[in-house]
Amino acid sequence: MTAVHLAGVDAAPHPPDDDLVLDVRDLRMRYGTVDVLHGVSFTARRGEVLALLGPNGAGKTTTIEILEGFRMRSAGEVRVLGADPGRGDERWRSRLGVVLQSWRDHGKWRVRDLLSHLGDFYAPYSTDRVRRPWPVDELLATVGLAAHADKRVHQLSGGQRRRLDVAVGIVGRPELLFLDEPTVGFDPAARREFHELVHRLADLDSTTILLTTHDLDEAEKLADRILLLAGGRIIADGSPHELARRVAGDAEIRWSRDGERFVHAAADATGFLRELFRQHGDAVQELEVRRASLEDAYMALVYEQESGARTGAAARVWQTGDER
Ligand SMILES: Nc1ncnc2c1ncn2[C@@H]1O[C@H](COP(=O)(O)OP(=O)(O)OP(=O)(O)O)[C@@H](O)[C@H]1O
Repeated sequence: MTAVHLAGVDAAPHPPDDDLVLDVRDLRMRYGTVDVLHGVSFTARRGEVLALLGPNGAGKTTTIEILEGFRMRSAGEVRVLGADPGRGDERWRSRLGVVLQSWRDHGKWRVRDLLSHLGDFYAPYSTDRVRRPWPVDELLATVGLAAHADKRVHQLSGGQRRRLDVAVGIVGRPELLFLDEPTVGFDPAARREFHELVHRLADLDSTTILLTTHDLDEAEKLADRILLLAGGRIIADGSPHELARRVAGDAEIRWSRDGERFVHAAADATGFLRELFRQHGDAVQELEVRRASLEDAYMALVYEQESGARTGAAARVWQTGDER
């Protein structure tokens, strides 16, 4: 494979070690005789939000389960909060939060009691810097479940259930949070509140978050960095904006003039518009400028990887420098 490194990547300073929350190098996974991960490498720093994207069966859940310490890898170097997840102890585990795709136990528990009970496990791991667990009433309010605190878990709606999943994942105030398709079943208001919660955890508590989603709009809103997994490798690593810009550079410009509609693709949209207004001024109406979206980038990169896999051509790897 040919890796295309963008200018400045190699010159970027290496972050100090205690900022390096995830360090994954050449991770490989084989189920029986089938290789699923062929050498996955990436890092994440304190407070970063990463979205792991990729087609069904790409290996996202496998990767996350290895990082969580739930699945043993076949090969590769993996450090999670400084430890090998295959050998993580209880103290290490107390620093992680996990929200799985579905969680169907504890139906008879009342919401408040369950969170209080689970929170107790984290109390011995409280430190001066990170007070554990999260006080239950504060946590209930944070995830929008205060009005349902005394309900039994099986009485909750699907979306309320998912909020409880999130509360269970963060009750120990994790330094690293794994979210597997976190907003499936959320209504638009709950989704927006959840996005605010993710930003709050990352910005105020410096929580590092690795999430999987098939919702590209959500990935674009939440993630500092997108990791695109396809064909068992990370084929793109960069900010949503950077990936979209690199993959499909031209903007699409639409307008109407004297009742006629026009469409034009331009690499330099600003220059094109300046010229358009200079020539036609007030006659330009219904103007729209559409930039390539993350979805365009996703489709182009996955298509390129899949057609490369069919023809045996080398795939490109897009990797951008830290833009924050
Ligand atoms: N326990 C297992 N034994 C054998 N093969 C497995 C096992 N778990 C997953 N696989 C296979 O590994 C590949 C990656 O699966 P994984 O669940 O990690 O993908 P994913 O990217 O999370 O997919 P999705 O988007 O559909 O959730 C798939 O081909 C799957 O069939």
